[in-house]
Amino acid sequence: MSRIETDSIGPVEVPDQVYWGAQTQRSLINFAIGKERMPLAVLHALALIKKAAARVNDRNGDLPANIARLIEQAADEVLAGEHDDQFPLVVWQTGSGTQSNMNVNEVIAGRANELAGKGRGGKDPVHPNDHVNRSQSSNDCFPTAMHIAAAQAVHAQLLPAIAELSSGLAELSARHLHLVKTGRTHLMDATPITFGQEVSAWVAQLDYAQRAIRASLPAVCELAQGGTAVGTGLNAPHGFAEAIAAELAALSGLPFVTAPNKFAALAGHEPLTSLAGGLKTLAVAVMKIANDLRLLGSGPRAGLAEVRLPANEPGSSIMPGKVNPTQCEALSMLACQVLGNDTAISFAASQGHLQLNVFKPVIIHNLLQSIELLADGCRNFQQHCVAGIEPDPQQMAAHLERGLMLVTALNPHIGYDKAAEIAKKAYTEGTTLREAALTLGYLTDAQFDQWVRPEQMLEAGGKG
Ligand SMILES: O=C(O)C[C@H](O)C(=O)O
Repeated sequence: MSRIETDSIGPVEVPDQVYWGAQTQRSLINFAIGKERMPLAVLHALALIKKAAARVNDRNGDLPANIARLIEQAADEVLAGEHDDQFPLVVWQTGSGTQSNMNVNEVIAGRANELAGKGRGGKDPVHPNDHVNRSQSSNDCFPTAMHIAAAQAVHAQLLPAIAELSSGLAELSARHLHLVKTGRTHLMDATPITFGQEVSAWVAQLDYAQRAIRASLPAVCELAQGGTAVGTGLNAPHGFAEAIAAELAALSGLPFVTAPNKFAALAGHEPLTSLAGGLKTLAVAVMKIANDLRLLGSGPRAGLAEVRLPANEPGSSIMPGKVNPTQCEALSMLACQVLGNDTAISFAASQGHLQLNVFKPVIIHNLLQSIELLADGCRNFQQHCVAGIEPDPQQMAAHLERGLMLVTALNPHIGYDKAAEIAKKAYTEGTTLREAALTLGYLTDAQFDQWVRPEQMLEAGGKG
């Protein structure tokens, strides 16, 4: 069964059971590209905007009160997830997001008309453009929805997930603050470090990344709404921009304000680019953490084997008993995706032409994917990897014992050149540093004991 819906191009047949109208149906036909749907978070943010706009328009006398109430009721249903199947459009559509904006306008109008007893869809008594889209354009709605969806995802998903991973690592660091092991630079043996110190670097890297993400949020909380088509605000009343930002802040609990320059808010995407930069920084940090842990966990017999990662599942379909660092692999793969997304976002954001950036759907698709991957990735990594990490103190002690760079502690006593000679001799002859030092006659047994003390080489001022 189908019904006929119309738009300015003409009539279109739509399935009877759907709420959407002609423009959504046209988009489905004209953009059968890929499987990437417009993220639900953006569609819900658009519904929030429609609700806020209905309230402001009602207060201003720009919408009949009964129409505003119907819009609000239908928008609330969308926000409650009752109509998620009514948003079938893909990312690869108009660059302004007009078709997704119209999808939301049509679904809210279509449901509102049903609530009014007029049957599903249509334009009476609630019109998708004249009423639901009142005082708005896709050009200000869609970037506003992008900012709302991004800010909500960062606050609700990402920041708590970073905090979870960070506190897991901080606990690991605190538990092993004094566990001395070999430090490595250029992947080669270096002077000693404690496991706690090594892990503390990862905590600090995460902290830096979350600060970079937080720093971008005030600009993300500036909204384009009220700029309408080109930033001038045509067809929106005076004060609409400020009023709807306040309404959206009250509805969402996030500190949204109106953007100081609407021309830039439509034409450029620097705030989201800067958020993407924060996500990139986080991806860089988690990549380093995942890589370090897979190196430290390598083995178990022929690798570094200084930490044991949890054995969550059999690693191999052919090699019995093999366990792989699968959590590190998943985390580092998703970091690659985030780095790629950042490149796509940067390129898309740089492509604004005159009054409008028309790469908006690809920006928000990539940004929300990055936020989701990083949030899920951090939480998953904490729960299925970090929480079960056990260092191997024997293996760390054995590496330390055999390590040659303890010789660095002798620099202040016998000088770099003699210390280097000791290290080279020990390495080429396969002896200990002590044996080489005594053979060369550069120090006594007692002096070696006094000067080469790994536990005293762990902080500034320590010199054996
Ligand atoms: O959809 C709109 O409101 C405007 C459209 O993006 C346009 O500028 O042509």
